[in-house]
Amino acid sequence: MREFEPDFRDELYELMRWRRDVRRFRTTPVDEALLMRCLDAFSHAPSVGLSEPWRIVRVESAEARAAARANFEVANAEALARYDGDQADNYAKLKLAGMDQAPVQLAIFCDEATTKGHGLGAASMPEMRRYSVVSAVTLFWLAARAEGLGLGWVSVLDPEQLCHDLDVPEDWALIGYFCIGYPEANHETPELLREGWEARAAALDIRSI
Ligand SMILES: Cc1cc2c(cc1C)N(C[C@H](O)[C@H](O)[C@H](O)COP(=O)(O)O)c1[nH]c(=O)[nH]c(=O)c1N2
Repeated sequence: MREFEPDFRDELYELMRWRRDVRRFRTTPVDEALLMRCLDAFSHAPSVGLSEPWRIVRVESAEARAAARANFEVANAEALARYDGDQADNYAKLKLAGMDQAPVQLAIFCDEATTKGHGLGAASMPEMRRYSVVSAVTLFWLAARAEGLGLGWVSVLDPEQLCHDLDVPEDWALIGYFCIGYPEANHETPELLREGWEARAAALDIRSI
């Protein structure tokens, strides 16, 4: 087992602090080899039963991007309608997706019907397949950040509509829509915290029994 140097560990923790959800991107293109290097994180990610249920769709055509963008607009308007008063005003001011600028956009799905892994670990908890995709996304997120890229996770969407518009198999469940590119700015604090929407928990909720 390889031992990592203290400097590397410090940088790893720093990377985790710098990993932010990015909603404002520069339009600078992302080098294809660099993107592939980041996506290789999926090849090393954990998955229930080694099922590797992630399915990645590169959303590149103007038509597909327009459909995703329109989907977000509708879902965002519906989300706004659920808030009242000051909270509605605050919500309306938030930027919750960078779909206009992000040079790379990915829709990532979980294949709920995969037979890979032979069901190990997912018989009583099939949601583990989705958790596997989420854990892989997190590795990809860190790899992208280490390469200077930002990632924005968009879930203000109607998943059924997006699955239909992107024409994916019916057993694929949407995990998220991801905007990727060089951030306009780097921050050590979440944008929602800076905008006064929500604060970080004061302490971790860890219980002993
Ligand atoms: C599963 C999931 C889904 C979403 C998010 C995250 C995750 C994990 N986040 C980003 C989220 O708001 C952000 O992570 C928190 O505000 C904390 O900020 P940092 O990621 O630390 O910058 C997010 N942000 C946003 O602007 N629009 C969105 O639709 C979503 N959806």
